[in-house]
Formats: sequence, structure tokens, C-alpha cells
Amino acid sequence: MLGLHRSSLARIASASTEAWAHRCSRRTGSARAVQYGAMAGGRSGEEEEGRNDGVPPSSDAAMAGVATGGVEDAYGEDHATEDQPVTPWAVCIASGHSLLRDPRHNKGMSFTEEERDAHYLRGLLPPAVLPQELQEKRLLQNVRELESPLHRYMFLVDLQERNERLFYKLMVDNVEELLPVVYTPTVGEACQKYGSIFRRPQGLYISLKDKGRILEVLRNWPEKSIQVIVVTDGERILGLGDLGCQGMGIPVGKLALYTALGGVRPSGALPITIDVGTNNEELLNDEFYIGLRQRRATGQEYTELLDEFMAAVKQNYGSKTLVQFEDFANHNAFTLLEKYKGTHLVFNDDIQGTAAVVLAGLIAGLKFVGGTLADHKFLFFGAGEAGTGIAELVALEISMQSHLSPEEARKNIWLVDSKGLIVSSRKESIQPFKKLYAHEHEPVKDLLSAIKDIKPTALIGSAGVGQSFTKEVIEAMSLINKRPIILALSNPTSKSECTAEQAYSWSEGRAIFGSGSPFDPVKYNDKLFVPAQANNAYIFPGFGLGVVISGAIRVKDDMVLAAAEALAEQVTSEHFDKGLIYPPFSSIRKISANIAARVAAKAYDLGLASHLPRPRDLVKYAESCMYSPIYRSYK
Ligand SMILES: O=C([O-])CC(=O)C(=O)O
Ligand SMILES: [Mg+2]
Repeated sequence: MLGLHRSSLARIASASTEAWAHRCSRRTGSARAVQYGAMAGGRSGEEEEGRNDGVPPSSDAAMAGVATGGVEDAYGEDHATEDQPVTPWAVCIASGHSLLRDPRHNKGMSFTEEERDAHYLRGLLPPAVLPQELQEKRLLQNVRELESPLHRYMFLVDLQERNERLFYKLMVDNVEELLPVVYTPTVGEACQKYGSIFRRPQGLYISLKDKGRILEVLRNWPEKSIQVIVVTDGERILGLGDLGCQGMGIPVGKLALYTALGGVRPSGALPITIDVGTNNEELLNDEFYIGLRQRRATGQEYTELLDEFMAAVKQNYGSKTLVQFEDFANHNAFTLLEKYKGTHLVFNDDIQGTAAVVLAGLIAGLKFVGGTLADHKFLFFGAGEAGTGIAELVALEISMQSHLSPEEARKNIWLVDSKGLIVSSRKESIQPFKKLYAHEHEPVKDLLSAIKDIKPTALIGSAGVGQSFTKEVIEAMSLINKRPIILALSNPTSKSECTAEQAYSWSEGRAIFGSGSPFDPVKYNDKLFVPAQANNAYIFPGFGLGVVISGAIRVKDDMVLAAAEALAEQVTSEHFDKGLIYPPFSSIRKISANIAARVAAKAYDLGLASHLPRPRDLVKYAESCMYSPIYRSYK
């Protein structure tokens, strides 16, 4: 039995016969209050250690430094509780048909004979009993038979909605193969066509119509203990621009990765889309569009809605729920992060997550090139969230490594935006977040001339302009550098600044190449080149886990830096020998545990962690807290 809700569950269980529970499971509406009494609200004196914040309590085991997850683990989701039987609570005890229709508890044909008897399943399933591994094998075959990536995406979403554990088992065991399906590039296409492929709603929709009652809307979400929210307003979905309400695919996909890659519990994950309208004419004229049919609200109307949202999140879930901003347009992304970082637990994946993954790649890339960050020049094509976010983190790392002032550290970092190189004469007319990089220099109109003038070691693209790294651009980089570092970060694949093949062939096999969306290995002159995927998916799942397990109350830049360093340290000489600047995604759970431990350690060092005492072995502790998709046995 799971420690935390033992007394509440026991109270209800003793008051109920199995037959009552079975009947009750069919009366969804009226029984809901009973469930919440048991799961979240109904805490008695015996449960005083169980804070409803998703953070393990100060148990004896934790004091002794023994790794232990499984706290408030009502569904049996954590690695640490793999061996413990769970009660399949849905509405009272889920059983029979409703148990098969409940994705969190459904095991399909894996229900044992005993479970089929105990949970009124006899006759509702074919007679064979299949182990989870065999179900997984069948589903992998099913996915592979589907030709189009979008159909694969829809298949996997259906699986997630039907059998959550099997979905995550499949994801965890086949991460490299399935990542491009549930994530970039396919998720981009899914968002563009979201209205046409819409089946069951996923995530929570908050629109302008909900002004004044966002708290009520949050309360409609079935889970009460939320650890991570990913929220978008859909204005800048990947490099695809404004997809309005159909941006929902992004928070849903990011949170699937939070669980599969970082081990955050699915029950603790909440995807949210804030619909303030869209300026995308095509969508406004699309009969299947799922959002408000109006142009975007801006100014005070927008600000007030976001303010209400942030206050409601804090009121409903407390101050230890991480809010990850995702795919907001530049003008809002910087403002929102700046506004809430001092009062709320917030993280911007496009600014901070991308920065951490790229910094890690640059640190690793310099192993091939030689020297330290301070010895090199960096040129960014794109001066939005990703570009300036990375620039700032690189500058921070340089100033820490070389004891330079931030102003000095920024001197070797140059940005190009749509109007050319950012230089001091443009200072008056550029957005505030770009001003720090307006160095003294003649005006330069285009990227190629900027490369020739600045002579950078690394070229980093994040402008969302596909094919902007032309043959001339790569050749210019290759003329200046023996091993040019080329990062084409824009997503999805159609927006990538160049392909892996172009980077390798135009640089005659000398480029150290990474991209936001994945590319297959490339054969050039009989040599196989494996491109890196420089995507924030390396960072945010482990980062979020570190925040959750330490009970951090704020995110600081030093924690982001710690995540970048932790990732860079996991690139081994074996990887370097293969030309890799990141470890492979196949070991992402281990990578995430290490990142989580480093982020948590930094939170403790900064006095921002509320889960006390500090576990002695943070890596082991992180691992024990990670979601495990193995089926539990039901009693
Ligand atoms: O979602 C991704 O693949 C990376 C990302 O955050 C973005 O491109 O906005
Ligand atoms: Mg993003």
C-alpha cells in the first residue's frame, strides 16, 4: 500500500464492498468527490508528512541519505515503487469496462487471470494473457508499418490515450526512433493540422472567454498534484509561426518528453494552451480550426489574462509547480520571463533550455577545436529567444571561467538579425534584449559579409529561415576554420538553416554539425558522419526533474549553467572519437538523472531548495524518483 494515502484509502475501502466499488465505478460524476477526498484533500493527522507538493517528505530514509522516491505516488508511477502493488483508483476503485477505458490503469491483455477475476474483467478481454514486452513488440511493429510520420503520431497519441504505461514503455525503450514522431519535426505538422486530426482533447485550454475564472478552469483538470506545467500561447510554434490554439501539440509533446526522457510523473504533468486569438489568416479561415476565431489580443488585455493565469496557478498548486513557457513570440517571451522570475517558479525552454544545450555542445565542440570559450568568436544568425538566450549563457560561462566582467565576455559574441549585423549605430532602433550586443563596428547588411568580417569559430542559426546557411556561407566558415562549428537550430526540418549533408559536403567533411531537428547519418567520401541533435530535449526533462525533486522555489541562471555543464560532462572520449558533441539520446534517462542531480545540487547550494534534508546521493535519489512505465500488479 502506498504510504501517503493509506489512511484515506483504507477508510474508503473499509466502507466499501467490492460490489459497491464496482457499481460506484460506473457513477462517474457523483463519485468524483470521493476520489479527491482520497487522493489529495483528505489528509488526516497520520499523513502530516505528506505535503501536497509532489516533493518527498523528510522521511527517515531521506535523512539517512538512502535514495527513495515513491512519495505521494498514488498511482505507483515512480521507479522506487515498482515492486509494490497498487489499488487502481479511478473513481472509487476502477473496475470492469471503466478500468479498460482508463488510460492510467489500463493494461489491456496484460491483466492476469487473478486481476480479471478481482476487477470484473472476465469476458471483456480475449482469453490470452500477454506480457507487457509482447504488447510492446506488437505496437512497435504497428508503428513501423505506418508510412506517414503524421499517421505514426496519431497512432502514438491514441496509444497514450488508451494505455499510458505502454505508451511510455515504448517511448523509453525506442527513444531515438520515436522522438522524431512525437516531437520535432512531426509535432510541427501535427500542430498545423491539429483541427483536422483532432480526436480526444489533451491538455487544458484557457481562452479569453475564461477571463475572471481561470482558477475554476484549472480546477476542472482531474489531477490536483501538479509538478510541471508547459504553457504556450501558440504565437511562435517552432519556426512555423503563429498556430494559435493548435499549438497545443507542443505542450503535450514536451510533457510526454518530460516523462519519457526525464521521468516526471504523467499525473504531475499539465499541458496548457492559452488562446488569445491568432493572426494566422489561414487558420482563421479553416473550418476545422479549434480556437477562438479572432485576431490576437495584445497589450493590457493580454497582460491581464497572463497575470490571472500565473496567480491562479500559484493559488491552485502552490509555489513549487514549475511553469515552463514554450513557443511564445519573442516580444512576450522575454517580458514574461523577466516579470515572473522573481515571484514564480518559471523557466523558458526556448531561451534557457536551448541556451543550455548549445552551451554544452560548444564546450564539447571546443575539444575538437582547442582553446577555451574566451579564445573564440561566436556569430549568431537570429537574435530572438534562442540566439540571445544562448549568447547570454555563453557570456556567463566565459565570465565565470575567465573572471571577466559580463561586458568583456560579450565582446566576442556577435548577432545578426533580419537587418544585418547588430552594431552600435543601430542601438536606438533595436529591441532591448539585443542592445547588449551592439558592439562598435561598421554596418554590415548580410550574413556572408558578417562572417568574413568577424571570422567566428562557430555559426549558430536560430532565425527560423530555412536554407539560410548557403554553400557560400559554409565555405566561408570552412576557409576561416579547420573545424568550423555549424549549428542549424531552427525547427522543424523545413526551417533548418542547412541539412547535415550540405554542412558536411560544403565543408569537405570538416564541419562539427548539430541541428535542432534530427538528420540521419551522412556518408561523405566513404566516411560516416553522425550529426548531433542540438535540441533542448536534452535539457528540460532533467532540469525540470531536478527542480521538482529538490522542491526548488525559483529558477536561477546558475541552475541553467549547472544543467549545461552536467550535459557537457557526459560526452566521453568514446563519443568524441565518433565525432559526437552530445551523448546519444538512447541514454537520455541516465543523462537526465545526472542533470537533475546537478540542478538540484545547485538549488540546495543557493538555498532555494525546500525539500530538506538534502539527500546525500542526489543521482541515486533522482533515479528513484523517476517514472517507471512497468505495469504494476493490482490487488
Ligand atoms: O521543440 C523543439 O524541438 C525545440 C524548441 O523548443 C523550439 O524549436 O521551439
Ligand atoms: Mg520551443
